[in-house]
Amino acid sequence: MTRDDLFNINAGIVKSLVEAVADNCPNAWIHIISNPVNSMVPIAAEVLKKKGVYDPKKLFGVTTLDIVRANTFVAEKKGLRLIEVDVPVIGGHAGITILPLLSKTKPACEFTQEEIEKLTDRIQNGGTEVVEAKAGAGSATLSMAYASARFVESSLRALDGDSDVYECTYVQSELTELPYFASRVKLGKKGVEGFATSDLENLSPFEKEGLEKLKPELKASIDKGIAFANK
Ligand SMILES: NC(=O)C1=CN([C@@H]2O[C@H](COP(=O)(O)OP(=O)(O)OC[C@H]3O[C@@H](n4cnc5c(N)ncnc54)[C@H](O)[C@@H]3O)[C@@H](O)[C@H]2O)C=CC1
Ligand SMILES: O=C([O-])CC(=O)C(=O)O
Repeated sequence: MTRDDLFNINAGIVKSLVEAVADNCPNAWIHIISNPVNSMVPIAAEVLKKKGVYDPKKLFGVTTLDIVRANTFVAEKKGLRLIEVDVPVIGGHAGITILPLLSKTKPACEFTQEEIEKLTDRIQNGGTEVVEAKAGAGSATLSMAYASARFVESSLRALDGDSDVYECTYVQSELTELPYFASRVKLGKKGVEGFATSDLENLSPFEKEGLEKLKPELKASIDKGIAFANK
């Protein structure tokens, strides 16, 4: 089962849960982790718009697991301490829409083209690898729990006034022509306070190509979500 196969099951669940949030706690920060995240966030946004309570700064698709995977695989490959590694991952949360920016890895690392291609593929397909290995018994349960705990903790730190909270997340965005896009954002008391726009500058040719390739797929997932919410 792919993330898209889950659309029909999860779209209705997300819609009704977000309706309940809109009615009962309209100022809540909403973290959507259910797949396909690329479509579920647009569905949630449409529901919130209809209810007149949409605040794009407070609606997040949780893509943290892609960052966790990217950091882990790069640390393993380069013999680095995991805690020191930071790889931004942009786009969305499915297959080629997951675009790790290995050229922006901190600490700065040199990768061969073969390493870049293999690491990118592993990061893009890590979720599918686990889903297939579990053969119908669910997804990457523990790593998803870890990733969501990290994103929730970052959100709580931001709400608490910490001024140095940055996470990659799938949100309403003007960084590209797509209305929703995952990138590194600054979180503050009111939600998204800014975008790390420099992450999209000076991309490698491989990353630029990956960005152009992901756009039609991500756009189709966004349009599917919007159409579902408005039917
Ligand atoms: N964004 C991410 O990084 C990741 C997202 N996921 C997604 O997270 C979701 C959950 O994955 P798993 O825990 O592996 O699935 P699972 O099938 O093990 O658990 C789903 C749970 O949802 C409950 N549920 C079903 N209908 C419900 C409803 N109407 N209201 C409330 N709860 C309901 C079920 O009882 C079950 O406990 C899936 O959509 C999966 O694709 C999974 C891994 C990573
Ligand atoms: O691939 C899946 O369906 C589960 C998922 O989102 C992940 O592990 O990243």
